[in-house]
Amino acid sequence: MKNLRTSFPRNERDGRERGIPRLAIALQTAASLLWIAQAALIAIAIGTIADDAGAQAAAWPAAGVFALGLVRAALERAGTTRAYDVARSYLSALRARAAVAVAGRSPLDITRPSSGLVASVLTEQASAIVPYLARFGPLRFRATVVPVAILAIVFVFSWVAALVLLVAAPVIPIFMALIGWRAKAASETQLERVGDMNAFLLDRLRGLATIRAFGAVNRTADSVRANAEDLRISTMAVLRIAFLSSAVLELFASLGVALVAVYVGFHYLGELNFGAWGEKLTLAQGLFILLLAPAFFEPLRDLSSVWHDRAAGEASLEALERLAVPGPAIVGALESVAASEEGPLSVEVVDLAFRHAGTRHPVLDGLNLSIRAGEHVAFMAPSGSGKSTFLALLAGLAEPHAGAILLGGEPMDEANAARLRARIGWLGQPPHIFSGTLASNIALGRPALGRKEIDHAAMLAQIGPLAARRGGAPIGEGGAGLSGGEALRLALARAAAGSRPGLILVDEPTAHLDRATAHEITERLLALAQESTLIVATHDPTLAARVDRIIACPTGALAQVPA
Ligand SMILES: Nc1ncnc2c1ncn2[C@@H]1O[C@H](COP(=O)(O)OP(=O)(O)OP(=O)(O)O)[C@@H](O)[C@H]1O
Repeated sequence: MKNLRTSFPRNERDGRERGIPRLAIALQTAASLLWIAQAALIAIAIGTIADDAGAQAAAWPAAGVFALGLVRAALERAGTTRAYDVARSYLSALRARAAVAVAGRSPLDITRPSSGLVASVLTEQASAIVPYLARFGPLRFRATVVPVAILAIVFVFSWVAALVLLVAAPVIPIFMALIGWRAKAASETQLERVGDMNAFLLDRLRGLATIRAFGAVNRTADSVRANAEDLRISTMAVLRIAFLSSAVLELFASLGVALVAVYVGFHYLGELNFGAWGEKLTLAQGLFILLLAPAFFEPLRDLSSVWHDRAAGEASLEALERLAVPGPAIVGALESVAASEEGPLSVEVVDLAFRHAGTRHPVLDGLNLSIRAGEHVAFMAPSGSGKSTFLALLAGLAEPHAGAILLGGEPMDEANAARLRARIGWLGQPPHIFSGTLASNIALGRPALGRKEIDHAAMLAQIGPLAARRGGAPIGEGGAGLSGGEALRLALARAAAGSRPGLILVDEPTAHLDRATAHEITERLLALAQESTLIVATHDPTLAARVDRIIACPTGALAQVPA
């Protein structure tokens, strides 16, 4: 996780400005402005030919047009490449920040964003940000600078042509602002719907067996259909606005160019003998104005074509920024270190209090408790009394509201959490099995674990026969293809792999198992915990009878009861 740390700026405005590629803007604007010089040379070349000066006289302006074309292409290419580079690295930093914030959220925090939403925002929605930053920023600048430059030049030759452009131009930004405001709202709704749809689908796919078992397939299909229909409606709303904005801009741009052409045409016919500062426009001057008129509207039209990018991009940026807002976090969440010390850990709990986010009553209140290094204890208490919550607090998966936890005499705080957690073996309820092979589920990406360590852990947890039976066959998502007992053995192997844990925290390892399997898991667990401190939350008296001490936990406060 450490390598995901990023030097992303704290201030959002600074951050967004970093995402706008300034050099790219300058290069692309320069490329657009070069068209003015090219148009001038084209007009001069045609004017020269019309004046019967011969084709040779037009050779040097033609060569100039060609040379400028090459320079323009090079500037455009460099600007575009740079724009995408800057936008991509900005998105990477923002994505990393959001991923770090999400990864750091406490698993006990039920207000954290759903997995479907996170996946949707980090992948699908985030992909709208690069086109927005890379295209919209440069085009917006171009749309302010290039038309003004062209207007000033046209004004030098004809104030009427300049006036036509001046009147047509402001209508475009006004419409764009109106449409953009609607487009952003529509895009936000659409992205929200995409996230909801993903979260909904993921959740229902996970519970497919339950849905089938309870005959709720049709009802679920109806809900999926209703969700998809919502998404379709919001997508169509966004598209409607995008098409409308293009149509409006095309109309005004075409009208503007047509009016300039009409003026120049009638000026040559002698019908409109004004507007050229008392002179008559030459062929070259008229052509120059005619060539510049579409270029005057071009940046605005380009801007309108990415207007939809802006709406989607800003909405995605906001979604990603919301994801990056930190919430209730794991203690010392970002660090990932290898265990540097060995040996069992003592546990000291002093006046511990904890209340789940969004709830009124504390689950734990004023808990004091002492467990010797190497001691094996069982927590036995009614369901809902806070056993799992307590184990999570011991592992630093959430911050207590009051009191302290000391493992091996060291407080479980920001400074020590990562190091202490590296010495903890964790068997959750139920253990999470990832899709992949047995070996990859044991190693869990820990780089220090080689084939030998994995095989040794598999041997300790006695999953040899299982491994032989399955060979290299993959395990399905959520442990599909494994029995409950096999999944537990796999989780035991995970805890056994690598350096021996100083403290093993286990949540109801024998729940839902038949007696023989429960017995076998108990034996494996005790063998694994031989040189470790063991804390096991359980309702199983047979397992509890095998440990050194039982701690009873009445709801609301834990009371220590000697075995
Ligand atoms: N993430 C959470 N957010 C809010 N409340 C929670 C959360 N997790 C648990 N609770 C509540 O806290 C209380 C203690 O839950 P916990 O899972 O710690 O009990 P437990 O003793 O382990 O129960 P069981 O034996 O059934 O596993 C319960 O009332 C539960 O509803």
